[in-house]
Order: sequence, then C-alpha cells, then structure tokens
Amino acid sequence: MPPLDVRTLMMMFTVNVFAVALALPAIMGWRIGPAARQAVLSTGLQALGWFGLVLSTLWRDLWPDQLLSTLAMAGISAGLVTLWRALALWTGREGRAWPLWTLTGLMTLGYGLGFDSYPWRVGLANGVLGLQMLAVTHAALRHSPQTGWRWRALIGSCMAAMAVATFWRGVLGAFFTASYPYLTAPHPVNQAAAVLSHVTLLLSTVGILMAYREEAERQLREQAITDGLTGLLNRRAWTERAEALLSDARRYGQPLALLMIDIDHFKRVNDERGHACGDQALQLLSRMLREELRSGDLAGRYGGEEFCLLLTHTREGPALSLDQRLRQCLRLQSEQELGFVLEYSAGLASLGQGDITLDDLLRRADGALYEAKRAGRAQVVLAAR
Ligand SMILES: Nc1nc2c(ncn2[C@@H]2O[C@H](COP(=O)(O)OP(=O)(O)OP(=O)(O)O)[C@@H](O)[C@H]2O)c(=O)[nH]1
Repeated sequence: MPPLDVRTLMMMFTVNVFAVALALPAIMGWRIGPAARQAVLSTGLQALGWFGLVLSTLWRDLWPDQLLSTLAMAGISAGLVTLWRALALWTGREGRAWPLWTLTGLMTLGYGLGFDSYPWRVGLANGVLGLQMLAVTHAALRHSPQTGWRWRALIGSCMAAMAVATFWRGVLGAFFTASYPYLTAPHPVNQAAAVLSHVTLLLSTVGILMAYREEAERQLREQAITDGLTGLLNRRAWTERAEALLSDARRYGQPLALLMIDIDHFKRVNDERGHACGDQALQLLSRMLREELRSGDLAGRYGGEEFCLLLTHTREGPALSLDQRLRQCLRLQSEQELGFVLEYSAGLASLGQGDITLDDLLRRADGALYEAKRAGRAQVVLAAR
C-alpha cells in the first residue's frame, strides 16, 4: 500500500473545514445565541488558519511561508479559544478566556520572531495548541447539569485525541527534527494526526450541531412557559407549578398563601400615557416581584395587569407584610422611574381545610381582590375562610 500523502490529506482537511465553516451559519442562520455564534466563528478561524498553513507550503522557509504560517497559527489558536468560549457559554460556566488569548498572542509572537528555528517554532506552536486543546477538552467534559453529556463527550474526546497527536508532533519537531523536518513530512505520527483531524472535524461538527439543537430546545421550552413582556411565568406554567406546590403543602400540612394583585386604573395609564408606558409599568412591577420574593415562592402573570404570587411556608401575617413592602417599593420606584405613582389592589387567601384544589384558593383570592377594588382600591383584603 502506498504511504499516506499528508499534503493531500491536509488540503482535503482544509476544504472540509471551509465547507463546515460555510455550512454551519447557513444551517443555523444569524439569529443564534452567543455560544453558537462562537462555535461558528471558531470553525471560520480554523478554516482560514488551515488555508494559510497549506498555502504556506508553496514557499517553504521563505518570507511568505513565515508570514502565512504565523497568521495561520494565530487563526487556528484563536479558533480553539472561541470553541472554548462556546463550550463555556453552553455549559453555563463562563470562565476567563484571557489566559488562552494570552497564549495565542505569545505563541504567535514567538512563532513569527523565531521562525528561523524550525525546532523552536514547531515545538512552541504544537505545545501551545495542544494546551489549548486540553483546555477545550476540560471545558467540554467538566460537570454541567444543565446540558446533555453526549455532545460534550463527543467534542471532549475529539479534542483530547487531537491534543495527544499535536503534542506528539511538537515533540517530534522540537527534539527529533530529522524524522519530522517539514509540515507535510510522511512520519507515521504526522499521517495519523492528519487522518485523525478529519475524524475529529466530522465528530465535533456533529457535537456542535447537537449542542445547538439542545440550546434551541431549551430556549423553546423557556419561551413556552414565560410571559414575553415581563419574563415571569405565564398563566399556564404558573398554574401547573402552583398546583404541585399546593398539593405538597396540603400533604405536609404546611402554610401557603396566595396573593392576587391587580394594578389600579391601568386602563387610564394606557389611555393617558400610552401603551409603551403601560408596558413599562408592568415590567417594573414584575421586576420588583422577582426581587422581593423568596426563591421558593412563585410569581406569574395571570392576565393583562393581574399577577399571582404563591407564597410557600407563609401564613397570613408575613404575607400581609410582604404586601406592604411591595406597595411601598412600587410607590417609590414608579414615581422615580415612571413619573407617577402606581398602586395596586390585592386579594389574599391562605390555604384552609376547604381548599382542595388550586381553583378553590384562586376563587377566594379573586373574591377578596374584588372586595379590595370595591372598597376604593390601593389595599389588600383578606379572604374569608
Ligand atoms: N400596556 C399594556 N396594557 C395592557 C396589557 N395587557 C392588558 N392591558 C390593558 O390593561 C387594561 C386593563 O383595564 P381594566 O380591566 O379596565 O382595569 P383597570 O383600568 O386597571 O381598572 P381597575 O382594575 O378596576 O382598577 C386594559 O386597558 C388593557 O388593554 C399589556 O400587556 N400592556
């Protein structure tokens, strides 16, 4: 069997990375999350880097080689850092990228300035690229409960394998130069690395697409349960979760309170100050609810200007205190941010023996809210048991 031709393998690899770099944005489109954008950028940088590297072999050891291969190393290395960033964003563990960028900068500088020494430049470039591949491996494989492990394992094992091959190439270039005297030398390690890069490109692209799909699914799930204007749970999601919390509270005999809030004279806000101002008012109240509630509590937008708060482990007294706190904050903040005072009416119902379902509790809170409106608004009324 004739020996594998590394130059052809590298050229084919470059063609393939270009194809991936063009195909990914074409498939994903431009309206993608920051992680997917970094992954697309990464393939683009890798493609440019490898193109420069293959092109540089036309002028081996001459100045175009020095310029092109230095830029190529910078591109490949930057491609690894952006892939690391994509993984950090996808796994929700954003770390600091500057050490990796520093390595890219130093390696590019050292490579360009020390180009005349083949052992130095090959040892340096492959050493740094190998380290960056290990960093990507670590970013992919570390524990991340919010993401699936399959695509992370795929990308992580590809990067680990490439790191081994790259380090090996570095050692050959730096210390056994005679057996690896130029980029496309037919050394078995170089041939293996060239073949491996095709396999890892294919598998990591699959990994990136899996990660992208997972991210898109997560976004869809979130959109399905979130109210677009306020970011709170929408009515359906709030009801589902509230039912579960209510049945827990009933089972374990724990106190639970439901505060139903309705902004006063909201129609007037819209009519007199415009719909955008009305939206701002809804967002302000929602932000305050998020800030004031404890993590176990549940806030949702129940209707237009109506909000429901389910307060777990909470009796009437503390629920009334929360209502007072919310009112004061809303008065203060609305005056500061909107230029007028926003008030609300509320009905408070605490879980009693007669409340079998969530609807029972909601009905009582709604009745109390109606009473609060009737009694002149800007107040809370406690529902009768
Ligand atoms: N800006 C804005 N307005 C909304 C939204 N959803 C509902 N509304 C408006 O909220 C207003 C509710 O008016 P009403 O039900 O009469 O209540 P109100 O004026 O607050 O009167 P009371 O509740 O009796 O104090 C309507 O004008 C709706 O158009 C929204 O998402 N944004």
